[in-house]
Amino acid sequence: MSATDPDPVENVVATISRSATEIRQGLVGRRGKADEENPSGETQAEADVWADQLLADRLSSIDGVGQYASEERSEIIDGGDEKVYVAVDPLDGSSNLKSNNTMGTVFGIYEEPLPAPGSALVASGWILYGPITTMACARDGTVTKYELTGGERTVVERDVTLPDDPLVYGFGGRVPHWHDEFREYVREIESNPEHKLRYGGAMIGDVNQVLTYGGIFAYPALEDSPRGKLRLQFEGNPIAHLIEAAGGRSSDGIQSILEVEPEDLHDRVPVHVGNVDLIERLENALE
Ligand SMILES: O=P(O)(O)OC[C@H]1O[C@](O)(COP(=O)(O)O)[C@@H](O)[C@@H]1O
Ligand SMILES: [Mg+2]
Ligand SMILES: [Mg+2]
Repeated sequence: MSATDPDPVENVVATISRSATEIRQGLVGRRGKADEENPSGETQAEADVWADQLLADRLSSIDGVGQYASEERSEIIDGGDEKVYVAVDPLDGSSNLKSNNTMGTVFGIYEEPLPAPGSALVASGWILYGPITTMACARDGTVTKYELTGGERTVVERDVTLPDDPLVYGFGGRVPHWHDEFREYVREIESNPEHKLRYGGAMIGDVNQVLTYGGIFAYPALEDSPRGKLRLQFEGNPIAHLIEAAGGRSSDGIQSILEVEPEDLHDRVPVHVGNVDLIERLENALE
């Protein structure tokens, strides 16, 4: 299928995957701060603002895209017809630009106007700017991994599933701000000699390790931030949709993240994703 495919979902995925190489190149020279705050009150990087504008221009002009929304802008951009509604985290982990560590781009394609619950997602995915640029994409209940080079998308694995034996774990938020129940759960995970810590400060880098090796990633509720840090529309829902399509589970601590009803476009949500057994144990621990 090409980027001019009449299927708007395919067209959005093709446009994001073609743009990824450009976004990666455009990071050079844009590693500074932008002197602006995003709607979550975080200082934006120059690259956050630039990548958001690039994706806004391209995605909102696709036939069938009714809305473009992003972590980096307060208001939704209305597109033409209304078939799908796109929510994007243009650069996930952009604070890693300073140290030149992993970052990503996250997208969710919803069949309901935003803000929408994750159960309205028809496709989701992420680009990972690692040593090479890769994409993981979930659609119709299956996950496909690609390598991206110069605008080309090459399948490297179809029907991707989480490995059965979990290997990696990564938990965000300052440890003194974790709730006691969560801290005890982490101790239990750490005490398993099969498990290894992996935390890189970019959700997509850490979640992609969970997809590759099995395990758990969480950015939990904190004592000073009851809804954690990550945003439901742009981060929590897309990774929950993809990890569930890969046979894993997601939870806000009580239920699948995909069941959380949004109240506001920029709502935050406690995020826990990974192998089914680890998420079930987490929900039991937080009960
Ligand atoms: O610096 P902390 O508290 O570990 O937070 C890291 C988390 O924040 C994020 O960077 C937030 O994403 P953005 O960079 O898109 O705001 C996640 O990627 C990551 O998991
Ligand atoms: Mg992010
Ligand atoms: Mg971001």
